[in-house]
Amino acid sequence: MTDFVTDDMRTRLIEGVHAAGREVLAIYERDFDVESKADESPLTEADMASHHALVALLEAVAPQVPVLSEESDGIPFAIRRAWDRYWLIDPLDGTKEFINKNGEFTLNMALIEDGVPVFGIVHAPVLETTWVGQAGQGAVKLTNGEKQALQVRALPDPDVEPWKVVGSRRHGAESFEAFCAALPAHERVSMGSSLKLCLVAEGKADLYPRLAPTCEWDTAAAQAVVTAAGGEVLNAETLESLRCNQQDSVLNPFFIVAGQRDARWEDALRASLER
Ligand SMILES: Nc1ncnc2c1ncn2[C@@H]1O[C@H](COP(=O)(O)O)[C@@H](OP(=O)(O)O)[C@H]1O
Ligand SMILES: [Mg+2]
Repeated sequence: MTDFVTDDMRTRLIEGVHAAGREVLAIYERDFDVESKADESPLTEADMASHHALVALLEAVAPQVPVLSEESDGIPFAIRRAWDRYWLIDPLDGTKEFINKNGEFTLNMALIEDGVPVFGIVHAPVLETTWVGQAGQGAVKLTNGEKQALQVRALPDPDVEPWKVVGSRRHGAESFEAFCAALPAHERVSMGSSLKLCLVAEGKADLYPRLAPTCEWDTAAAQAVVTAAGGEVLNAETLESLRCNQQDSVLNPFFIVAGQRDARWEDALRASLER
């Protein structure tokens, strides 16, 4: 439950994220340069255009709340640890999908309170779709002016209907295979970016095991959507909910996104981690 984001603020934020998405789309549709960051990951003009647009939006809408962005200079934990509320943004998640032009990239904005993502907007400009989640208020999907309430689905009986498991297009293929090998009947789907978590929020996937590195900004906004839709984003080892801003590193632990807990996937997860 968060009282900080009012109806008016939510509307302004969604409109602002859509405006940033239009800037990103304009770059997507023409030629653009690709640079390499210090960690060898790619960076485009679109990452920076989105970063500047989202930071300006947040400074206009909620100037008293600090912002941490994937594309801002790192802010030391000695400062961040005092933040009981901050914005966490990934201006362009799925940069490799953006470069490959498959449309599976997102703009991500989360509000973190006491380490918990309590509000999130995930926007996919090419798909013309936005997912919004807010603790205590539920999750919705916005497409072409239509609003649909979201709810994770109950795990089906796998002998009747296979579970749906979503994985990255690029990361952690081996551990994903090991996890799937220990599951009952299931189907797999690959997807880029935070869209994977949104699939679970929509009830279109049951599980997203991420047994490979990500950073807090990759997952926070979509975690707010999943949890508002009734699902969970859990540390793969402890099965506790992921929290942001608990340590110096912004790396997430390996995690699993689930609509519902179940001993069968928990056993499969344990088996794949013990390999
Ligand atoms: N070694 C690593 N360390 C931290 N994060 C990593 C990583 N390898 C991949 N990622 C994260 O995984 C995200 C992409 O995941 P996926 O391929 O499943 O969509 C990237 O988001 P960005 O595109 O925002 O850089 C990146 O942040
Ligand atoms: Mg990212």
